[in-house]
Amino acid sequence: MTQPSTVPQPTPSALRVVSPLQREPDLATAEEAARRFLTALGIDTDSESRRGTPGRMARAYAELFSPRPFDLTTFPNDERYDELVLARGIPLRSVCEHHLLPFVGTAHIGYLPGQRILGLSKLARVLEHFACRPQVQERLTKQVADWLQAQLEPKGVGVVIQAEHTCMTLRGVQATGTTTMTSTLLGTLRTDARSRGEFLALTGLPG
Ligand SMILES: Nc1nc2c(ncn2[C@@H]2O[C@H](COP(=O)(O)OP(=O)(O)OP(=O)(O)O)[C@@H](O)[C@H]2O)c(=O)[nH]1
Ligand SMILES: [Zn+2]
Repeated sequence: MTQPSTVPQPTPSALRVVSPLQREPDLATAEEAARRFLTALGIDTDSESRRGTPGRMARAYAELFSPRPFDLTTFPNDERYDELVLARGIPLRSVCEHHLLPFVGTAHIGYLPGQRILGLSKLARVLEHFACRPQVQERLTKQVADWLQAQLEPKGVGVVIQAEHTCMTLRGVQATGTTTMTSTLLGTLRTDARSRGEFLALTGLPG
């Protein structure tokens, strides 16, 4: 009979992270406002197929601005792992705060561990937490990096985001296909050329 493993398991620790919204969305008021908004633009909402549109708009924006709560689970870095941990190509969707139109793309988020390592999925969850609100890409990039640095206290953090802003590609200047890159590097990834070069190489970006 197999004996139970006596190898000590790392002790997880978790911080509950919840939506920053101060209160529940008032969907009825948002729906009425959406109906008036569409009517003001000359868009009829009386037909059978559009009758539900104001309500869908209200629920859609409420969803885009409501990040899912999660546990920021970390584990002791018992093996003293001291190389980069990088999640590459995390899908990103957010909403630009100037036009309330989506911007979509990918993020690469990495860190150099200190005392603790992070549950891998949490890198994508932290991104969602800060993306689910009216945003600008620069702030989003910096918020993810600063927050990970404060919570995890790693030796360094790197965040690179590449996104298409539909307010720039579908309307206005209509610069189809343009993507915008932003990055924040903290700690060793900022100060040490070798670490920075390694991070950028693993993200596929030119150093
Ligand atoms: N820095 C930054 N600007 C953004 C972001 N998202 C949208 N914008 C820009 O916000 C600016 C708003 O400029 P305005 O001149 O007030 O708006 P607008 O007349 O609709 O501008 P156009 O898009 O040029 O037609 C635009 O240049 C957008 O491209 C972002 O994440 N970061
Ligand atoms: Zn915009």
